[in-house]
Amino acid sequence: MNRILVAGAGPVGLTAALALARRGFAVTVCESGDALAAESRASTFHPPTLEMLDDLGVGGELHERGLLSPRFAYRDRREGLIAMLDLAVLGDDTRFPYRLQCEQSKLTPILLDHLLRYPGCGIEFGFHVAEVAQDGGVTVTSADGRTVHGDWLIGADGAHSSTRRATGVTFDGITYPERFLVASVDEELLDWLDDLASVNYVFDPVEWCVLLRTPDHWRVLLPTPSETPDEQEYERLGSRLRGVFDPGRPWRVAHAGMYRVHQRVATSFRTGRVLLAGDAAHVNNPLGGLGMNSGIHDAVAYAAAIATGDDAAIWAAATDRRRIALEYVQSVSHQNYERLRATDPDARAAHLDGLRAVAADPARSRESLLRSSMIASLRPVPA
Ligand SMILES: O=C(O)CCc1cccc(O)c1
Repeated sequence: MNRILVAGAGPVGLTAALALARRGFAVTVCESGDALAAESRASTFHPPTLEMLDDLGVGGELHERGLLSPRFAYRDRREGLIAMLDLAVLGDDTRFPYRLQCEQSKLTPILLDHLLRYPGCGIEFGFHVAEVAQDGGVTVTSADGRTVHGDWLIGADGAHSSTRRATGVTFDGITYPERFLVASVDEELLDWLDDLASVNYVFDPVEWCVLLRTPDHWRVLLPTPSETPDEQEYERLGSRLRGVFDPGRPWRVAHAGMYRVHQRVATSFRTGRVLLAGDAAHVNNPLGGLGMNSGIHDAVAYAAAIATGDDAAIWAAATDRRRIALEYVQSVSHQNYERLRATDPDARAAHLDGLRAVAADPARSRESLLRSSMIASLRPVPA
């Protein structure tokens, strides 16, 4: 039995592992943590990702844990609701015409549980990738001296990927000037505004934001200056949240975190018998929910290519996934960011009018949703 190594037990690594296990490969997953990560940034599953996970046999369990969200909204802080887009118009394009809101940390235990049902498949926790040697196959050595050997290594070990570093691949791109502060709140925002969708992009030239619902919490994303002390930002969070809506009492914040946001793509997704996937290969801002989804698409494409045993097919998959990262994921996520924060009044007004027109026309809605749902990044779509 051929063995494939996967670095990283996040949603991307475990999807790759399960897709390979189902194709008859033995798989060893090397995870640096002592358990699956509980923290969760990504929380939206787009239709093609739901198709892929369903094909892997985990769609039912994921749906049990998530919120079906057929609609998402564009709002303006001053003008209120601008446009509500309904993925139901994609009914002929996908068997899942909605987003599923669900924290990624709810998916990973399901994937691992399925993986461990396959003979020869397992996970090594506490395995920090220290060395990657290519010797016909790939031998990976951990910081504490363990070694594993396989035919291929898929590096899905995150933005700070040890696999990427070990193969010497550079990670070019930019860092945004502001940090993103995400507050999870113990409030039911629908008690205050009943025209909210599960995901709401709120335009504002001074302080744009995103309001999104997960099974556990509503989350509020606020752009935050780069250099201010963290304590100062957490102290003023309450007043910033009241600026979003004022319920006449303090918001209850369950937890909050701040992070820097990058747009970067690895110079190559393949080095010899090592493939990079997910955040190890490309990172982008979270606007549009493209990061985890495109990583899962990488994983499924790599598993299919490895199963062919054809080196040219594996090169083609790595090249194609890099093209999609550059031409689609980087470009759409950056455009989402620029539009939310646009300051020019004419450009803002034209964009909001454009969104109203799209929402009012089912054919234009479908065209726009084929792109934002990522379907158009993966397959040709009939007119
Ligand atoms: O656009 C989306 O669907 C996700 C946006 C987002 C923003 C901030 C945090 C987060 O978990 C998701």
